[in-house]
Amino acid sequence: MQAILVGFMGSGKTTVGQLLAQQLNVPYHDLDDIIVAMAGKSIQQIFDENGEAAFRQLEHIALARSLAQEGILGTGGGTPIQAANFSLLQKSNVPVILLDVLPETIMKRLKDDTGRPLAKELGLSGLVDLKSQRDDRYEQVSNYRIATDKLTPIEIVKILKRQLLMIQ
Ligand SMILES: Nc1ncnc2c1ncn2[C@@H]1O[C@H](COP(=O)(O)OP(=O)(O)O)[C@@H](O)[C@H]1O
Ligand SMILES: O=C(O)C1=C[C@@H](OP(=O)(O)O)[C@@H](O)[C@H](O)C1
Ligand SMILES: [Mg+2]
Repeated sequence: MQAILVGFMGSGKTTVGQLLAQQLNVPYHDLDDIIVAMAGKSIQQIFDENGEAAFRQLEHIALARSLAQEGILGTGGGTPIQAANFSLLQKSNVPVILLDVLPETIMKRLKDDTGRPLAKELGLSGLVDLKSQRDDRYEQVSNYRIATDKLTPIEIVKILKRQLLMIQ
Protein backbone atom coordinates (compact mmCIF):
# COMPACT_ATOMS: atom_id res chain seq x y z
CA MET A 1 0.00 0.00 0.00
CA GLN A 2 1.06 3.60 -0.64
CA ALA A 3 -1.33 5.05 1.96
CA ILE A 4 -4.06 3.99 4.37
CA LEU A 5 -6.97 6.25 5.28
CA VAL A 6 -8.57 6.05 8.73
CA GLY A 7 -11.25 8.12 10.45
CA PHE A 8 -14.82 8.13 11.65
CA MET A 9 -17.85 7.27 9.49
CA GLY A 10 -18.51 10.11 7.08
CA SER A 11 -15.00 11.53 7.22
CA GLY A 12 -14.65 10.78 3.51
CA LYS A 13 -12.25 7.81 3.50
CA THR A 14 -14.01 6.10 0.60
CA THR A 15 -14.61 9.26 -1.46
CA VAL A 16 -11.13 10.71 -0.95
CA GLY A 17 -9.41 7.32 -1.24
CA GLN A 18 -10.99 6.64 -4.64
CA LEU A 19 -10.05 10.08 -5.93
CA LEU A 20 -6.51 9.88 -4.59
CA ALA A 21 -5.97 6.45 -6.17
CA GLN A 22 -7.38 7.70 -9.47
CA GLN A 23 -5.01 10.67 -9.48
CA LEU A 24 -2.00 8.56 -8.51
CA ASN A 25 -3.04 5.93 -11.06
CA VAL A 26 -2.95 3.11 -8.50
CA PRO A 27 -5.70 0.70 -7.38
CA TYR A 28 -8.16 1.66 -4.65
CA HIS A 29 -9.19 -0.94 -2.06
CA ASP A 30 -12.05 -0.37 0.38
CA LEU A 31 -12.24 -2.70 3.37
CA ASP A 32 -16.03 -2.50 3.45
CA ASP A 33 -16.22 -3.63 -0.19
CA ILE A 34 -13.81 -6.49 0.47
CA ILE A 35 -15.91 -7.60 3.46
CA VAL A 36 -19.11 -7.44 1.40
CA ALA A 37 -17.47 -9.57 -1.30
CA MET A 38 -16.18 -12.07 1.27
CA ALA A 39 -19.57 -12.42 2.98
CA GLY A 40 -21.70 -12.22 -0.15
CA LYS A 41 -24.03 -9.79 1.60
CA SER A 42 -24.26 -6.13 2.57
CA ILE A 43 -22.75 -4.62 5.71
CA GLN A 44 -26.28 -4.11 7.05
CA GLN A 45 -27.10 -7.79 6.42
CA ILE A 46 -23.91 -8.95 8.13
CA PHE A 47 -24.77 -6.89 11.22
CA ASP A 48 -28.42 -8.06 11.18
CA GLU A 49 -27.82 -11.75 10.48
CA ASN A 50 -24.40 -12.44 12.03
CA GLY A 51 -23.83 -9.57 14.47
CA GLU A 52 -21.10 -6.96 14.83
CA ALA A 53 -18.55 -9.47 16.22
CA ALA A 54 -18.76 -11.50 12.99
CA PHE A 55 -18.32 -8.29 10.98
CA ARG A 56 -15.20 -7.44 13.02
CA GLN A 57 -13.69 -10.87 12.33
CA LEU A 58 -14.16 -10.43 8.59
CA GLU A 59 -12.77 -6.90 8.86
CA HIS A 60 -9.60 -8.19 10.50
CA ILE A 61 -9.06 -10.85 7.82
CA ALA A 62 -9.73 -8.29 5.07
CA LEU A 63 -7.21 -5.86 6.58
CA ALA A 64 -4.51 -8.49 6.95
CA ARG A 65 -4.99 -9.53 3.29
CA SER A 66 -5.10 -5.98 1.93
CA LEU A 67 -1.87 -4.72 3.46
CA ALA A 68 0.20 -6.69 0.97
CA GLN A 69 -1.58 -5.04 -1.99
CA GLU A 70 -0.48 -2.03 -4.02
CA GLY A 71 -2.47 1.18 -3.91
CA ILE A 72 -4.64 3.14 -1.49
CA LEU A 73 -6.65 1.48 1.29
CA GLY A 74 -9.80 3.01 2.73
CA THR A 75 -10.57 1.40 6.10
CA GLY A 76 -13.90 1.36 7.95
CA GLY A 77 -14.48 3.74 10.86
CA GLY A 78 -14.07 0.94 13.40
CA THR A 79 -11.03 -0.71 11.86
CA PRO A 80 -8.20 0.81 13.96
CA ILE A 81 -10.19 0.38 17.18
CA GLN A 82 -9.61 -3.36 17.43
CA ALA A 83 -6.21 -3.94 19.05
CA ALA A 84 -5.15 -6.54 16.47
CA ASN A 85 -5.90 -4.12 13.62
CA PHE A 86 -4.21 -1.22 15.40
CA SER A 87 -1.06 -3.26 15.67
CA LEU A 88 -1.20 -4.39 11.99
CA LEU A 89 -1.55 -0.75 10.92
CA GLN A 90 1.32 0.35 13.16
CA LYS A 91 3.61 -2.38 11.86
CA SER A 92 2.68 -1.86 8.22
CA ASN A 93 5.27 0.80 7.39
CA VAL A 94 2.64 2.52 5.26
CA PRO A 95 1.66 6.17 5.91
CA VAL A 96 -1.63 6.23 7.83
CA ILE A 97 -3.69 9.35 7.19
CA LEU A 98 -6.43 10.46 9.58
CA LEU A 99 -9.35 12.19 7.90
CA ASP A 100 -10.92 14.08 10.77
CA VAL A 101 -14.44 15.43 10.90
CA LEU A 102 -16.63 17.30 13.38
CA PRO A 103 -19.83 15.66 14.68
CA GLU A 104 -22.05 18.26 12.96
CA THR A 105 -20.36 17.55 9.63
CA ILE A 106 -20.89 13.81 10.11
CA MET A 107 -24.58 14.45 10.63
CA LYS A 108 -24.83 16.55 7.49
CA ARG A 109 -22.97 14.00 5.39
CA LEU A 110 -24.79 10.94 6.69
CA LYS A 111 -28.31 12.25 7.20
CA ASP A 112 -29.78 10.32 4.24
CA ASP A 113 -27.47 7.32 4.51
CA THR A 114 -28.99 3.88 5.10
CA GLY A 115 -25.94 1.62 4.73
CA ARG A 116 -24.23 2.19 8.08
CA PRO A 117 -25.84 0.02 10.79
CA LEU A 118 -24.08 1.77 13.69
CA ALA A 119 -25.20 5.23 12.53
CA LYS A 120 -28.76 3.98 12.30
CA GLU A 121 -28.64 2.28 15.68
CA LEU A 122 -26.89 5.02 17.66
CA GLY A 123 -28.45 8.23 16.35
CA LEU A 124 -26.79 11.65 16.63
CA SER A 125 -25.82 11.67 20.32
CA GLY A 126 -24.67 8.05 20.22
CA LEU A 127 -22.44 8.76 17.24
CA VAL A 128 -20.88 11.75 19.00
CA ASP A 129 -20.12 9.52 22.04
CA LEU A 130 -18.68 6.79 19.86
CA LYS A 131 -16.47 9.28 18.05
CA SER A 132 -15.10 10.66 21.32
CA GLN A 133 -14.33 7.11 22.49
CA ARG A 134 -12.42 6.44 19.27
CA ASP A 135 -10.59 9.72 18.66
CA ASP A 136 -7.47 8.85 20.69
CA ARG A 137 -6.96 5.64 18.73
CA TYR A 138 -7.30 7.45 15.40
CA GLU A 139 -4.71 10.01 16.52
CA GLN A 140 -2.32 7.35 17.85
CA VAL A 141 -2.36 5.18 14.75
CA SER A 142 -1.97 7.97 12.19
CA ASN A 143 1.10 9.78 10.87
CA TYR A 144 -0.80 12.76 9.53
CA ARG A 145 -4.20 14.35 10.24
CA ILE A 146 -6.34 16.49 8.02
CA ALA A 147 -9.51 18.30 9.15
CA THR A 148 -11.94 17.72 6.29
CA ASP A 149 -14.94 19.82 7.35
CA LYS A 150 -14.29 22.87 5.20
CA LEU A 151 -12.54 21.16 2.31
CA THR A 152 -13.82 19.48 -0.83
CA PRO A 153 -12.54 15.98 -1.65
CA ILE A 154 -10.46 17.50 -4.47
CA GLU A 155 -8.80 19.94 -2.04
CA ILE A 156 -8.13 17.11 0.43
CA VAL A 157 -6.50 15.00 -2.28
CA LYS A 158 -4.28 17.91 -3.28
CA ILE A 159 -3.05 18.27 0.32
CA LEU A 160 -2.61 14.51 0.68
CA LYS A 161 -0.54 14.17 -2.46
CA ARG A 162 1.82 16.89 -1.23
CA GLN A 163 2.00 15.27 2.21
CA LEU A 164 2.67 11.79 0.83
CA LEU A 165 5.55 13.10 -1.23
CA MET A 166 7.07 14.55 1.97
CA ILE A 167 6.51 11.40 4.07
CA GLN A 168 7.80 8.88 1.50
N1 LIG B 1 -14.86 16.61 1.97
C1 LIG B 1 -16.15 16.35 1.79
N2 LIG B 1 -17.02 17.35 1.63
C2 LIG B 1 -18.34 17.10 1.44
N3 LIG B 1 -18.90 15.88 1.41
C3 LIG B 1 -18.07 14.84 1.58
C4 LIG B 1 -16.67 15.00 1.78
N4 LIG B 1 -16.10 13.78 1.91
C5 LIG B 1 -17.13 12.89 1.81
N5 LIG B 1 -18.31 13.52 1.61
C6 LIG B 1 -19.63 12.88 1.49
O1 LIG B 1 -19.91 12.29 2.76
C7 LIG B 1 -20.54 11.02 2.60
C8 LIG B 1 -19.69 9.96 3.30
O2 LIG B 1 -18.44 9.85 2.61
P1 LIG B 1 -17.61 8.49 2.58
O3 LIG B 1 -16.50 8.71 1.63
O4 LIG B 1 -18.51 7.34 2.35
O5 LIG B 1 -17.06 8.44 4.08
P2 LIG B 1 -16.42 7.26 4.90
O6 LIG B 1 -15.93 6.24 3.91
O7 LIG B 1 -15.32 7.89 5.68
O8 LIG B 1 -17.51 6.76 5.79
C9 LIG B 1 -20.69 10.81 1.09
O9 LIG B 1 -21.98 11.22 0.72
C10 LIG B 1 -19.64 11.74 0.48
O10 LIG B 1 -20.01 12.21 -0.79
O1 LIG C 1 -17.42 2.94 12.27
C1 LIG C 1 -17.71 1.73 12.14
O2 LIG C 1 -17.64 0.92 13.09
C2 LIG C 1 -18.15 1.26 10.79
C3 LIG C 1 -17.87 2.04 9.70
C4 LIG C 1 -18.28 1.68 8.33
O3 LIG C 1 -17.32 2.19 7.37
P1 LIG C 1 -17.22 3.77 7.00
O4 LIG C 1 -16.38 4.42 8.04
O5 LIG C 1 -16.62 3.78 5.65
O6 LIG C 1 -18.62 4.29 7.02
C5 LIG C 1 -18.41 0.16 8.20
O7 LIG C 1 -17.15 -0.46 8.29
C6 LIG C 1 -19.32 -0.37 9.26
O8 LIG C 1 -20.61 0.16 9.07
C7 LIG C 1 -18.81 -0.07 10.68
MG1 LIG D 1 -16.15 4.17 3.65
